[in-house]
Amino acid sequence: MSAGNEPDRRGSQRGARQEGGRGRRQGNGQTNRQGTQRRGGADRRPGRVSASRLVAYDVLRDVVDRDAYANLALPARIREAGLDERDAALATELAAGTLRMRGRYDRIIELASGRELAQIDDRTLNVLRLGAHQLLGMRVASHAAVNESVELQRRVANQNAAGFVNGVLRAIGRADNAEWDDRIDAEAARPDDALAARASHPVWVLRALRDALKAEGREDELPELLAADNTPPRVSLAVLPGAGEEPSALAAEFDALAAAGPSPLGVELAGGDPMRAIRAADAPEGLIRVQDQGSQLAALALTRARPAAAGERWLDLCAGPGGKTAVLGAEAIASGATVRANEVSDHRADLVDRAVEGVADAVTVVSHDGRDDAAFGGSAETFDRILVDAPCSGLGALRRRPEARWRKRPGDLPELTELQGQLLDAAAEHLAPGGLLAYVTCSPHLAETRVTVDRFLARTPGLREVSAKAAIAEVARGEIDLAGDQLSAQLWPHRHGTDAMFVALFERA
Ligand SMILES: C[S@@+](CC[C@H](N)C(=O)[O-])C[C@H]1O[C@@H](n2cnc3c(N)ncnc32)[C@H](O)[C@@H]1O
Repeated sequence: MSAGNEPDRRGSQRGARQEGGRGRRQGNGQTNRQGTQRRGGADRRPGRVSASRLVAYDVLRDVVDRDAYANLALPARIREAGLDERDAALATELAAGTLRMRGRYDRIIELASGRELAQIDDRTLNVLRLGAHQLLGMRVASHAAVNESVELQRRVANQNAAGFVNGVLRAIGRADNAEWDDRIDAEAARPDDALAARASHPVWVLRALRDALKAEGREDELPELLAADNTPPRVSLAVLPGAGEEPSALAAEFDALAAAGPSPLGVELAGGDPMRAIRAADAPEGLIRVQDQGSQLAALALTRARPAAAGERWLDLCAGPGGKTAVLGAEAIASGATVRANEVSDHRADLVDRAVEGVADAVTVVSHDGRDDAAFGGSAETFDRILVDAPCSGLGALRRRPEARWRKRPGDLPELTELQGQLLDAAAEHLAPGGLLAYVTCSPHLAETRVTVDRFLARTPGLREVSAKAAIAEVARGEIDLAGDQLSAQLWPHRHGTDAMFVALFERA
């Protein structure tokens, strides 16, 4: 969308903005942060700034400077400003796109300004980031991107730096993305610094992703993976058994849906509001749901690795918010099994309760630490299938949360991998003879995947790894390219269109 054609949205915002109403005169004769008129100063009345840009700026402040989550801050700010659908879409692209590509824009801002980021005030930096995204990531005419950014600067940040913003953005607009790539390369201390800046990933994340691809002999796919992380995913729905309709029949009924993607339960939404599509399909509560197809496959790898017998007992050890529990529940009803779903957090256990409404007959939800026997119903309780969908770094879902990659730290990993190992140990204690255990993470980081699995196998007698690759290939829709010679399966955004879910399967002798 070209913001150059946007109407002036001044005055169209209904809600009060957190940092004060725009241009309201204050008692001391000065205006608040969004006004520009100062007693005795030149009349520097602000020009046009679209409401979408103001909302995007506020979201950046919330997320970058105040640690808010973009998926909560965006809808809240859009609601508060009373944006219509078109402006809301523009604000979303501005804010989410800027947050996602922040690493790249920050490097370009440094190169264009000749200053280090630490030398630029936070508010001005956010204005520059938004401007850079309009110039390099959207098809906004450069005069509109620069002029609106300068006006935004006058409204929300230091007026005296308006000339600086103008100069830096003009410099950014003088080169295209390919030329900026060349400059980033030329000025980088190490090749990984250049690649990380170009693809807007922290260097340590880039290296972890490369290591995981290398373990499959697919290191050459790294650029594709980084690009996929920078592309918002299409919405996928899961059409669960019991929904009353097969995915292909449902897709044939609704233009917005296509039976596409690797999960046999999956349909993809071409655009629009997923909840509207779900309501229109009119299935029992929760049996058509928004769910990444990697998550669907991970749950099916456990339920369909071999036929389930009536009366089997299944356990979901880390269930919140309940997406995979719903799949397990629907599969359990189809085969006469039952599911115990455990989640340590009370609040998230409530979410599981809600997620399994449509399959509640088969599912019992409890809340305990998964390392305690109570999570299993007692020390002697055993289960035929156990899912450990462990807490992890979430490096496999970077495309979903634009700010997430900047929040993670390598130092988070030791605590997570220790917990993953303890949850696996507890699950192994409660696995019935002949039972199946699935270990799943939404992370391809080797420390959370193969290293955790190999250590678990080494210390757990009586357990053998079985092929998650075979289980997934068996259930997947069409051929699925699962690389490497490990028994575990790693899904990828660039190769499978899913989050980077890891699945390993174990059997008790
Ligand atoms: C990756 S999420 C699970 C996602 C879920 N299976 C789904 O598909 O919706 C991991 C969950 O483990 C929970 N968790 C963290 N520590 C736990 C523990 N010690 N015992 C049980 N659950 C735990 C977290 O609260 C989080 O809800």
